Amino acid sequence: MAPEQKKRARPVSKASQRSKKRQKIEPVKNGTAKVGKRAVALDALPWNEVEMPDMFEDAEGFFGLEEVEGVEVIREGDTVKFVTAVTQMADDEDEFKGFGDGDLAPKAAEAQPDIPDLAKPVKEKKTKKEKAKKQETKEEKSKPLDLETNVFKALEEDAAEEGTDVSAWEDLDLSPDTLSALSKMGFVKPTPIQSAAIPEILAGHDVVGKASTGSGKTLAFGIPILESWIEAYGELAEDEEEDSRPPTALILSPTRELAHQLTGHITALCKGLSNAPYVAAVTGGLSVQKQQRQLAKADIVIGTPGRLWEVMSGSRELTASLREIKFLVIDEADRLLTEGHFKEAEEILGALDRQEDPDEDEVEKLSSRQTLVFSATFHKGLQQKLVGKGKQGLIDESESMEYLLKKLNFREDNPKFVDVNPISQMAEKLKEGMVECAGTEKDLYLYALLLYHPNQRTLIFTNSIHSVRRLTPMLQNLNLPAHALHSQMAQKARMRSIERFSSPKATGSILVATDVAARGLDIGGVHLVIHYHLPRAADMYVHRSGRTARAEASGTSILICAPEEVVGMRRLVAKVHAQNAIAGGGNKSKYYMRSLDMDRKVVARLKPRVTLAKKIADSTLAKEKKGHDDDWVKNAAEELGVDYDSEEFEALGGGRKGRGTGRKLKEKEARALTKGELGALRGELKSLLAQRVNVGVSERYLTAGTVDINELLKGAKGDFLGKVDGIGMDDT
Ligand SMILES: Nc1ncnc2c1ncn2[C@@H]1O[C@H](COP(=O)(O)OP(=O)(O)OP(=O)(O)O)[C@@H](O)[C@H]1O
Repeated sequence: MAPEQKKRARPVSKASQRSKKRQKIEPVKNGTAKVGKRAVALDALPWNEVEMPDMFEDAEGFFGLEEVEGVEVIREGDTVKFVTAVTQMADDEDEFKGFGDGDLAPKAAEAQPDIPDLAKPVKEKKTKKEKAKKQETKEEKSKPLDLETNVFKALEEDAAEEGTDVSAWEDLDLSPDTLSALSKMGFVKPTPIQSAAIPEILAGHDVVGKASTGSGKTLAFGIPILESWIEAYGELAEDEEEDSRPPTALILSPTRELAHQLTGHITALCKGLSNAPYVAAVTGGLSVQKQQRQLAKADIVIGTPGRLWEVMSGSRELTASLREIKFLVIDEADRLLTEGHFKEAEEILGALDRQEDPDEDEVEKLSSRQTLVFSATFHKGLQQKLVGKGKQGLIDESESMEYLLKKLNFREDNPKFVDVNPISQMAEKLKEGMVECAGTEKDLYLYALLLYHPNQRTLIFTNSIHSVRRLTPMLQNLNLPAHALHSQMAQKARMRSIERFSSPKATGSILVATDVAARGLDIGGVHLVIHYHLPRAADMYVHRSGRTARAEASGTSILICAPEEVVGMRRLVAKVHAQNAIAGGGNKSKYYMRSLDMDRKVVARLKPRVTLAKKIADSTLAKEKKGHDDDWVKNAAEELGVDYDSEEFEALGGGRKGRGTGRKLKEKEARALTKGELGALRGELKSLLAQRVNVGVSERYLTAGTVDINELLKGAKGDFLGKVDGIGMDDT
């Protein structure tokens, strides 16, 4: 509960000021969207030096070549004009370009692989750009009238082509800049959570928002943050020093990937603005110094608690400026407030509210902060506690949660609870099913499922890092484009995996991941989610399955269950659906997850491939692991000043005995395969993969030489030869 004096200090008239200001402005509709194209003088164009390939470094005649992006050359009779299509941002590099493994540029919201110029002084770049801008303005002033006329004609034509009609957003009373940005994103209308949450946030309330996965929660808080920034700095920013203003918002995210995705999403929203807030991501795995530099001028800070706290605790100025934020957002709140992040979240919240030198002004600043809490699921009790109605007895975990909630320091006694979809946390167009198989056959059934869904972007969830490490190379050996994602990978490798998985060209890519990918990740075109290991809790089932069927698309979620897991899993899924049914006034006992029908004969035919692929992957992994173990022990031995002999060490039981001996033996066996043996296995697998898997075409028919290929391939799917039935899902 917020203290009394804070509530009094709340600025009351903001919302009304806002609407007064807006009454004067016409909302953007089709045909009038703001487009950043204009005619410019030749030397006002943002020339870039061309990166010289090494082979040309000494070549004569290549020096001084320059290129300009986003410029159209228009020829009118004998005159050539340059029209720049570059939309002006706070900085050119603010555009989100996806994850990559290059050195990430500070202005690139962490997400630009191809900007290796971190060392370049940012200010210098900006100055250059500012100069260009000034020159541009000068140029515009002295331009002959007919040029202006031409430009505006061009603008109108372009707008008619590019702008999406955003009149459905009108009721939300957004600024023309935001409407123009939404128009450029092609978002015709707000999603239900956006329609419900945005007005409450704009009216100055604290909001707890709940809506199903993939329903647009990011912009439900992103748009009001942008509105607030535009209102405060939209017109002033050009005259003001970037780093003289405090950040507008701090958004906390439980995972690095989600933090980068939020950064990308909000940056994309701001992309079309002539004057945009600077969005910075602060996550582990990337250089602290870099992030400190970005933070110094950030308007919207998006971070994971661990790294953010690390950076905050090292900088009093940063902490002081973050105390002035207008919005604190807790995304995926139920995870962020309870799992593993407790300590840092507590420190951050404490630091945000600490008053080192309390005076009237400080109280004013603290009280003006709005707290926004979003998730698709909320742990039992969290929802009640968030809206100030929790009265039941507390167990350990919820006690700590309760404590953190108090620390959130809502400005209102009861924040607005916005639950736009109380009937279901699951996406509407999600199909669910389970496949039963022996525990030892999960790999085989996984492969079969992938072949039954050829060329579909698929996310496979496991409960252990070891399984990700094992399954990824196994699938790669089977010629499937699989990528790994888990928390022990280096950050750049994590980003690379996501980038490759989500690349628009790689529509059939596969990501094998731990639950680090379960929440919030918004990757377009994920058709299938496979739970190789079962989710440990109902909410995790919701979040994992929510990686597909997003933003009104359809998708499928399939659990691979060992017989002993079936009952427990049915109960868990029924629980999720029962909650939905109760909320909707339906019958609790109705949901029974369907078992999918996989032809066991077809699956059996895939076994030789999988056995070989597994053997090769296990051997490679065991050899790598041995290398790592050896390095570790060798280093430790060196530090202790003792001799190390790997064989001797192993003879002694590897330093440990008992637990895991079976696995160790298997690893030893896998390691024992020679290069030649491995090569032979690879050859065998290659020839198997070169043939289609014959499912039901008689050998006699094939050898008789009277094969009607068309008939044979009828109903064939990818790797299969002969007709393959679906597995019981409508669209498979
Ligand atoms: N108004 C809109 N119209 C169309 N698409 C939208 C709109 N708002 C958001 N989207 C798109 O919907 C997708 C899902 O949005 P978002 O990631 O915010 O979902 P979410 O509710 O946060 O999901 P999760 O609970 O899984 O984190 C994104 O690709 C986003 O670009």
